[in-house]
Amino acid sequence: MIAIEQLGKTFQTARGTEHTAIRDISLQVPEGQFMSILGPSGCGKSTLLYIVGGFEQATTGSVKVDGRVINAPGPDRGSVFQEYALFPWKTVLSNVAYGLREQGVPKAQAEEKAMLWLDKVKLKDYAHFYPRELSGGMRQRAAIARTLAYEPAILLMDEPFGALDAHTRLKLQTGLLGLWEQLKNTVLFVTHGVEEAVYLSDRVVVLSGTPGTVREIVDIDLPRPRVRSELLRNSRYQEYVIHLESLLVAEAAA
Ligand SMILES: Nc1ncnc2c1ncn2[C@@H]1O[C@H](COP(=O)(O)OP(=O)(O)OP(=O)(O)O)[C@@H](O)[C@H]1O
Repeated sequence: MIAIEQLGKTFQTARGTEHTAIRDISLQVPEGQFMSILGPSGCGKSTLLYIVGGFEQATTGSVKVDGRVINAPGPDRGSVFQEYALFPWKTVLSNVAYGLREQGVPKAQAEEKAMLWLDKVKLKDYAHFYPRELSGGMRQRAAIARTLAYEPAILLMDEPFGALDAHTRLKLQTGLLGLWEQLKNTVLFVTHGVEEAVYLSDRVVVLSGTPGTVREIVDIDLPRPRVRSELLRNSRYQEYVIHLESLLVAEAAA
């Protein structure tokens, strides 16, 4: 369980001024929950995620994972960001094995497990390719496989599909959901996509303003496993999408 308590972050800017990115954010994310974070550009979504990842330090408040205060990255938290973050000089297989190797898994075993994950993200035939030889969607699948391969209890995703075309994005959303339904890790997923958030999540948090604060938390009470073609005909799904869109429109007008 992730407990975010009265979290605030004020940056010292390069101009010598202070900039408060988020203020007084409190959230509880139960184990195994898929939570998305929506909000206007600049409201602090990435900042929040980076603090949970241990890449940034909070100015006020705290983040606890199972009661332990987080202030550094750890193997319990895996991240996938928009930039695919693959090592260009390593093959896809070595990239995916990398996270495991970092945890002391011997090379042969790490590569065996990496192959299993490449199979799960349908990249087995590309194991010996370099990242530059893959499409954007394939690189992002490789990045997801690299993170999931060491089975982090918590998965932090910052607009992981933001740079992809609509068709690839839909395919990767479905793929991610399939993997998550097997792993059931706790996910914090930052997105600008309302439909993406509703399709994937158990709960959606809408942040508002600058500094970012919690505007509303919406529980997504839709059955799983989720089948997109069925959801599109589900009136509750439509209502969630309209409600969240209208919150974002109100934010944009504020
Ligand atoms: N290192 C930094 N130094 C100073 N200000 C920063 C720093 N990182 C982020 N900020 C500021 O904090 C605010 C929140 O940024 P953040 O990237 O968290 O927003 P976001 O909601 O993820 O935005 P977007 O949706 O556009 O990606 C912004 O005003 C940004 O300028």
